[in-house]
This record gives sequence, structure tokens and C-alpha cells, in this order.
Amino acid sequence: MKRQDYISWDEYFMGVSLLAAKRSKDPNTQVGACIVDSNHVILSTGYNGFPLGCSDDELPWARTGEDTKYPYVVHAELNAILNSGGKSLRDATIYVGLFPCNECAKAIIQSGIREVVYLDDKYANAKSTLASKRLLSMAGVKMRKLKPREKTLVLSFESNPDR
Ligand SMILES: Nc1ccn([C@H]2C[C@H](O)[C@@H](COP(=O)(O)O)O2)c(=O)n1
Ligand SMILES: [Zn+2]
Repeated sequence: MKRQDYISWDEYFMGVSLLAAKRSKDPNTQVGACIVDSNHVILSTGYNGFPLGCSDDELPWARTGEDTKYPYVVHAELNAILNSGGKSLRDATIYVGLFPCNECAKAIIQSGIREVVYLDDKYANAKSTLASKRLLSMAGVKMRKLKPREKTLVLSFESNPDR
């Protein structure tokens, strides 16, 4: 009989986006994104960070004050779109840990992505999130909050016959 405790496609792709987020150097919020086609093939991934060649050690990570991270950070969703290397993203789905902002929503719409699956919406009342939802719904992009069956998914690098 086949295994019964395998993860769903949604859990798999959200898991990949959470793993991508582990690459983020942002000390406050780590976000990952995973773009998938209708055949369940991963087209691209990304996480929030500074642009290529712009040092993680020189640019600021502060949230407040004179010099903040906000003008410099590339969001996970935009990085995933840009990392797709020219592949068509038409009718694709983007899995992302945190609901996309308005700037990413514009890129999502323009790239042809048709569904946003997210886990957290911690900035639900921010202007950028409200504008994002307005844009995505006008453009007919589906938004779906993922409700995973389990709270955690453990990965181990140890060899373990039970894994
Ligand atoms: N959907 C999102 C939302 C935010 N981000 C990035 C941008 C920043 O690096 C960080 C948010 O920082 P915070 O204000 O929570 O300290 O997350 C993203 O990539 N995608
Ligand atoms: Zn964004």
C-alpha cells in the first residue's frame, strides 16, 4: 500500500517558499516565494534581499530612522518573478509566506500569474496591502489563504530510516 502521510501539493510548494525564506538576511521578516505552473512544476523561487552586487553588510537593515532597508530590499515575490529567467508565468500560481504588497501585486498581474496562495497577512491593514487586494481582485487574480493540516514540517539532514 502507498504511504498515506505524504504532503499535499500546497504543503510542498509553501514548504519550498518557507525554505527559500531561510536564505533571507532580513532580521525582522523573512519571506519566500515559489512560482508553480499548472503541471505542478516549479518555475522559480525567491526571497527578500538586496539586489545582486549590493552588499548585505553595507546597506541598512533598520526598520526606522534615517536610513532604512525599505528603499533597497527586493521583495520575495518580485525576486521570484525576476529569477524565472524569461519563462512564461502565464496562468501560474505563486506561493508566498506573507501577502504581497501593491508593488509585487503589479508585477504578479503583469507577469500573468493567476493565483496567490499565502500563509500570513500580518500587514492586512496597511495601505499597500489594501491596494494590493484591490488590484489583484480587479485583475481577477485568485487569492487563497493556505490552511495547512499540520503546524510544522520537520526536515532533517541526519540519515534516518524513518524519514
Ligand atoms: N509580501 C512581502 C512583504 C514583505 N516583504 C519583505 C520586505 C522586507 O524585507 C520585509 C518586511 O519588513 P518588516 O517591515 O516586516 O520589518 O519583508 C516581502 O518580501 N514580501
Ligand atoms: Zn512586495
